[in-house]
Amino acid sequence: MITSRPRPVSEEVTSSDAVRLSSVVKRFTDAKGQRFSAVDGIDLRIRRGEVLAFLGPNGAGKTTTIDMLLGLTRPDEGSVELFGGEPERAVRSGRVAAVLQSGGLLPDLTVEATVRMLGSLHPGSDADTVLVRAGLDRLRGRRVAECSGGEQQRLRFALALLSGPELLVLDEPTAGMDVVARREFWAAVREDAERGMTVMFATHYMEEADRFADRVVMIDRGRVVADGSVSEVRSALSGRTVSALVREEDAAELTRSPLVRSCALRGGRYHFDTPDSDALLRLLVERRLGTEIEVTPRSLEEAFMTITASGRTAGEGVR
Ligand SMILES: Nc1ncnc2c1ncn2[C@@H]1O[C@H](COP(=O)(O)OP(=O)(O)OP(=O)(O)O)[C@@H](O)[C@H]1O
Repeated sequence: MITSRPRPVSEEVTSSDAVRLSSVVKRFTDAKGQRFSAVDGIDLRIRRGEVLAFLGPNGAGKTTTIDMLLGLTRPDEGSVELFGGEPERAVRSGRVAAVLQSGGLLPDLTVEATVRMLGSLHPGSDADTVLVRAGLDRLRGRRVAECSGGEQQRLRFALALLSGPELLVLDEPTAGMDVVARREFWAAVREDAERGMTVMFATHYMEEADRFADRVVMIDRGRVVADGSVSEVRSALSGRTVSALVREEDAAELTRSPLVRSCALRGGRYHFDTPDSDALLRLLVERRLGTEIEVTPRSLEEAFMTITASGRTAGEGVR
C-alpha cells in the first residue's frame, strides 16, 4: 500500500482527528444470495483541516463508507468515530454536514426561500452569508426547478453550510456537471476549505482530486489501495510514459525489457509505461528503435488505473 505518512490506527485519537475508521467492514447480500464485503477492513484517519479525495471505481465501496461515516448505516465490524464520538451525535449537533448526489430539494421554492426555510432549523445561521459563500447570491429569486444541476448542487452545498459544520462530506457532488459548473462548484467549496473546514469528497474526476485535495485515498473492492498526497500517489508509482512510433516487432522486444512495465498502442503510437524514462529514451535513440519520441509524467488517472488493475490481477492492492 502507498502511504505518505504512517497512520497507525492504534495511535491514540488526538483532538486533531476529525474522522477515525478502524477496521470497518460492511457486508451485503448480492443478487445470487451470497454475502460479500462491500467495505472490507478500512482504516482511515482524517485530521482536522485536511481536504481528502476519496477515489475508487464503480462499486468500490465509497458510498457505503460515507454512509457509515454519516451514521446512516452501521458497520458489521469495526468502529467509526467523528470528533472522537458517535457519528450520529456529530451529525445531530451540526458539526458534520453532507452534500449527497441528489434529492432533498423542493422544486417550487426559490433558492433564497429554500436556504431561509432550512436556516430556520439552525438558530444563529446566516442565510445571506451562506448564499454568498455558495455563489448563489445572483440566483436568490430563481425557482429550484429552473436551476441547472450544478446550481442545485451549489444549493445543497449552501444548505450544508447552514449548521456551520467543521466536517463536510461530499459524495460525487459534481457528477454529471460540465467543466464550467464543476469549476464553479469547487471554487465555492475551496473558499470554505481555506477557512479550515475538513472536507472529504468522493469523486470519479481525477483532476478534481489533483487540483483540490491535500490527500488522496484510493479504494478498490472495499480496501484502501493507496493513501498519500496527490504527488506521492503519483510518484509512488513512479514513472513516466514514453510514447513513440515503433515497429511492431521492436515494440514486442521492448515489452520484454525490464525498462517497460506495460505497453499500449494508441493512435498508431506505442505508449510505454516505464520506471526509468531516461534509460528507455536512450535505448530508443541509440538503437534507433523509435521516432517522434515523447516523454510525459503519469497522470493521477494512470496511477489509479495501474493500482486498481494490478489489484485485479494480483488479487490485492499495490504494496
Ligand atoms: N444495500 C445494498 N445491498 C446490496 N448491495 C449493495 C447495497 N449497497 C451497495 N451495495 C453493493 O456494494 C458495493 C459497493 O457499493 P458502493 O455504492 O459503496 O460503491 P461506490 O464506490 O460508491 O460506487 P459508485 O462509484 O458506482 O457510486 C457494490 O457492489 C454495490 O452494488
